Amino acid sequence: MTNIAIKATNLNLKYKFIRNMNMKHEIVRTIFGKQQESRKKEVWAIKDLSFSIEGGQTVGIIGSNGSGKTTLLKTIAGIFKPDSGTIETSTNSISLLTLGAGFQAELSGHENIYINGLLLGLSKKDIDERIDSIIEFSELGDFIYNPLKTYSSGMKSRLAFSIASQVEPDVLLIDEVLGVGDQAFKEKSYNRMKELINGDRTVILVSHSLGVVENMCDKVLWIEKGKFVQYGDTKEVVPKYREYMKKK
Ligand SMILES: Nc1ncnc2c1ncn2[C@@H]1O[C@H](COP(=O)(O)OP(=O)(O)OP(=O)(O)O)[C@@H](O)[C@H]1O
Repeated sequence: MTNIAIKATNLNLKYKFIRNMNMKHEIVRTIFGKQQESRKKEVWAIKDLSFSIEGGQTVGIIGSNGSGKTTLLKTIAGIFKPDSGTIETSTNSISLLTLGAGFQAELSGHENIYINGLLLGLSKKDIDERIDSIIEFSELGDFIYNPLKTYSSGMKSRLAFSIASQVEPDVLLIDEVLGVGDQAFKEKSYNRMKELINGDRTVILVSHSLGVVENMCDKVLWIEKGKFVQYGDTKEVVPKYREYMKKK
């Protein structure tokens, strides 16, 4: 794979779940003798998707609600295994930047930095080295020693972003994490994201904010209902997507 960081070939992924039959369904079935619908359902979230992403590029994934963007990101991260097709990656250093995984309400912000940091793939030593800058970035001051349950949701988001943005893998996957906290913190986190994106790192960014995609991404992958629509330069793909959304 010459300078190809991620190559997806004929990816397919389905969710399987059991439909909940509640009391209302049961009564309707008893009175009207309706045949019981199958309780097992399947949703194909990704259908026959193929694409390649060059190393060092920042690529946005766009598409309507439910088009499969988050599922695709989790598949690239290795959290989901495709039902068929393959994902090849040129590095093992891939992280999905998620906010607040494993946060514990009873523990202090300080203790949560360790739990969340370890879950994001940092070592204890990495966290020891970064803890001062995490606390400083979060602007929580002495609040960092209070239990998380006493934080406002904005404070929790700020702490979560401050930890997550310390992870610096070769391939960074980002799912709509920009824009947490108040206006000043939003700007700060946007700038931090820009720092993470600059340089040699390959970044894949899922966002509904076309402004952010236009600002940050070299290329864009557009998917609808799990299927490939277009992959190309941001300047070409985003206007077509805007037109499509207007007509929808
Ligand atoms: N845990 C799940 N169980 C069953 N179906 C799911 C599950 N998660 C997602 N889906 C379905 O898979 C499809 C793709 O969902 P996904 O969350 O990947 O889309 P998305 O493009 O990220 O959506 P959004 O823009 O609304 O965040 C949708 O039809 C959704 O209903």
